[in-house]
Amino acid sequence: MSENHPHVLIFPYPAQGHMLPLLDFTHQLVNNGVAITILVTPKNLPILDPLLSRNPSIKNLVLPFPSHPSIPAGVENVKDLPANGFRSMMYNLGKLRDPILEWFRNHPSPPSAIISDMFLGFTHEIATQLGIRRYVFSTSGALALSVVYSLWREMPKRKDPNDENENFHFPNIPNSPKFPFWQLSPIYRSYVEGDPSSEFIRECYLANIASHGIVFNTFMELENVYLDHLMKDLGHNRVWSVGPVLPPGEDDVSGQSNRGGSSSVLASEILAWLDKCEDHSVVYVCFGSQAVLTNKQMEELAIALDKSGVKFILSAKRATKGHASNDYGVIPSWFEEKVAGRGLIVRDWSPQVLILKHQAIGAFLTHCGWNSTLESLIAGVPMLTWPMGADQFANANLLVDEHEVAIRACEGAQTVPNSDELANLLAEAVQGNNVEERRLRASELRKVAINGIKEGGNSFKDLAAFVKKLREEATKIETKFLGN
Ligand SMILES: O=c1ccn([C@@H]2O[C@H](COP(=O)(O)OP(=O)(O)O[C@H]3O[C@H](CO)[C@@H](O)[C@H](O)[C@H]3O)[C@@H](O)[C@H]2O)c(=O)[nH]1
Repeated sequence: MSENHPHVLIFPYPAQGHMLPLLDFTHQLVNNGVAITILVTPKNLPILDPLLSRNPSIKNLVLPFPSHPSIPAGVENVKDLPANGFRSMMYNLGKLRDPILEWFRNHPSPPSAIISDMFLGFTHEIATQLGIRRYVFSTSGALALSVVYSLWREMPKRKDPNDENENFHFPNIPNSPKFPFWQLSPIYRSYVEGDPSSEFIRECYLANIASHGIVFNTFMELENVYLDHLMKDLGHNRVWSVGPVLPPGEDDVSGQSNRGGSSSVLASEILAWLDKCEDHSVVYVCFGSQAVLTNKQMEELAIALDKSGVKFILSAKRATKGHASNDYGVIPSWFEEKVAGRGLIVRDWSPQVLILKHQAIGAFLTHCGWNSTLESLIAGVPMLTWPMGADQFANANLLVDEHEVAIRACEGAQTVPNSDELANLLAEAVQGNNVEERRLRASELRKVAINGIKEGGNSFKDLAAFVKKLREEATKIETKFLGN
């Protein structure tokens, strides 16, 4: 550790939608002179390869994955678990507390701060014990996190425990958002008073609120009012928005083609196919790294894509080990042949960032995961929203109601869309009456986002201010250490 190169422990949560942005942010920290140790369990080590090959100075801390009765042996990342795997993974990783403390105590020059994912709130207590700071890295936006913080602090309950549609209001948050119960965070909805893992998760959220500061993958112009709200709510201004954090070398096709996974169709083939399409004519369809459509949903989506007549790329995950039945992830057998030439099907994983940046893409049918949202915005691509869970309903509202860069297509993880309606929306998204206006607004937000991360922009300045803060902390700790 030194004043110029503060040493920081980075601890990402093992899910693609969480690791990718924190690893991209880690790359930026290294570029700004921060020395990094990054904590993973063995099976997640290969995900670090692109980061480590670009930044050989980064050190790893590999700790054994603790066992858990509901996580199959050999699984260490929630991408291999169904959606409800998030809770068990959060609880399980809490068992790394003692090994982390031991590692710190035996390290000759230990980190002077911890930056960890918002799902790893227990690291706040570790930092407190060690006399250092813990910073939350929020992979969600500021609106979504404001709602989640409010929930865990206030613990509102339904008046009628069987009413899934009961509305929950958040009058203290700007624009007074409200959501029916079923759209609230599933982690919150599954809280059971007195249950050890529920109580652990609640403590983690309260520890997030108590942590020294938050780094957001968002940008000021997108969420200004919610960032201001959080600062008031937390009672301090240690809130930095540094996004959108982009993957390093984002234009390098070979480097990006395997970002987070490997694609069933080569990136170069996908781009060559897009090259033959007219500008803004293709709808890209993808629901992130976790969601797997039910067979019924997939069938209606396939019918809709067929009926719509639009060109498209469909990126569709198959069922994982954790799915108990065969009712997930199957594409109807007639589909591929019927749409040949007009649609491209990519199984399991697609090079999303590269696809979205192609000028042939005209719209993105998305579940509104926060990374997909930002990747679409930075590419200037308007969206069709189909939020399914987590923070996605709040994200969809932000895109549709506040920034008017998206139209609603469907809602809910189990909802089966009507194929006629969806076909019309798909066509409207690339050929409809208001498409130019939406595209204009999306391209304006794109400009703002890009200017924000350039020298002098708001996100650029927040990154510099955060690194300065890390340096000051490191100096204080060093001085204390020398003084003892
Ligand atoms: O075929 C694919 C699928 C995904 N991705 C990438 O994987 C990430 C997916 O992240 P996101 O869009 O945020 O979706 P999820 O994987 O569902 O992310 C989880 O984590 C996010 C961050 O907290 C939340 O906003 C989401 O609601 C939550 O489901 C993005 O970078 C995508 O580019 C690909 O590159 N190819």
